[in-house]
Amino acid sequence: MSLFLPPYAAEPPFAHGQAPRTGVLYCNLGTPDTPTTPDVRRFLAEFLSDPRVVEIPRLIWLVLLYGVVLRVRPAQSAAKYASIWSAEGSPLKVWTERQTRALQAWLTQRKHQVLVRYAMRYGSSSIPSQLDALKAEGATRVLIVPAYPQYSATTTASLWDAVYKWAATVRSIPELRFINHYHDDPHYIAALASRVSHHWLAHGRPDVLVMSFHGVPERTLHLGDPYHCECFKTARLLAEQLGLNASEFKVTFQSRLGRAKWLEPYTEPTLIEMGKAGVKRVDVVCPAFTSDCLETLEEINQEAREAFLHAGGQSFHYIPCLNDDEAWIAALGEITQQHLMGWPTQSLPDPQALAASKAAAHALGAEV
Ligand SMILES: C=CC1=C(C)c2cc3[nH]c(cc4nc(cc5[nH]c(cc1n2)c(C)c5CCC(=O)O)C(CCC(=O)O)=C4C)c(C)c3C=C
Ligand SMILES: [Fe+2]
Ligand SMILES: [Fe+2]
Repeated sequence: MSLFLPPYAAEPPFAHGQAPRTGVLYCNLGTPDTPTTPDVRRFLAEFLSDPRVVEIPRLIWLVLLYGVVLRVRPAQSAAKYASIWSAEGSPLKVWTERQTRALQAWLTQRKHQVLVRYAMRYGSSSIPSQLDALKAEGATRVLIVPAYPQYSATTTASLWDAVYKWAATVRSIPELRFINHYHDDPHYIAALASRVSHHWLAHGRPDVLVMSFHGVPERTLHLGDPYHCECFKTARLLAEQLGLNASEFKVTFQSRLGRAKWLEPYTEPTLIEMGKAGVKRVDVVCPAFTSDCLETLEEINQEAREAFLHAGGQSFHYIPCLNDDEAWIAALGEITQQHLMGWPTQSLPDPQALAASKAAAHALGAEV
């Protein structure tokens, strides 16, 4: 903060009589701009220096991050990104953009006058830039919708940090609302169940359905992070909806980083055990990810598949994430709509009528 200048950005002059506008900001993790080592390094540097993501003493971690991790990992991760990159770009970004457009259409169809945009916590389309853009479009209220169904301090709280940090620089702050989680929302569970049952209608059923959630360090569970419990609740509700008994599904945690203990059981070692134990077919679904991304398309559909088949398994089916599935867009719409309640998005005056009444008031010399 400057010692001489106030940290609050200048606002355009206040105008009387402006209709309140509502923004919906759908927030996801982020992704590198290109699958090249320099872009992946830039992305990982921002991501991994977030204290919400790596909770070890700052100085030790920064030395390790810049001295070791960012020298080795970017090239390895860039090769993995290149293997899943599409002609349109990073799958995570492509799906997030499509979900945003579809959510806008769903809400508009139900007569909500809202501006639906997306932002990424790390990398391009940053949260402050998108909040600035919404404000510039006239948003006086913003609902923040995370792309994460389960609350975790590593993801959800980090989004909130970025929003609060932005708000601390703004003079005229829009009204803000946050959705913490929707891990047990019936529409979200129904969308997951419909994704799985459609796969089974087309390809038959597996011996075991593996529900693989993104992992977090186990320590965070003991420190009170609800993520572990929310994953298990999602899994139980999904299994109930699919009519599975306890032997027909298994919850696992993937994407461990570093040497600390993370939530167990780990996905890949569990799949290897299953392959060795004679399980013939597994289907894997990743309910914590609403968009396909590196962690699902490469880690699960490539690496985990190979590990299971190598260990003796015969058939591995990866069930894609919710992406732009109609049932998911409807779920996202219902969840958003529920949290917009009390904001008059469906009863705003028609803009022409508003302009006419303003002109009439102006003619009378009144302030509206
Ligand atoms: C300490 C490290 C990490 C924690 C904790 C963590 C939690 C976490 N992450 C997601 C969702 C995603 N993570 C993705 C990539 C990714 N995650 C980590 C590390 C941690 N994640 C790294 C280093 C990476 C980068 C890729 C790599 O080098 O392996 C992604 C995919 C991004 C993409 O561009 O496709 C997602 C999505 C959740 C939900 C979560 C905790 C609940
Ligand atoms: Fe991650
Ligand atoms: Fe738990």
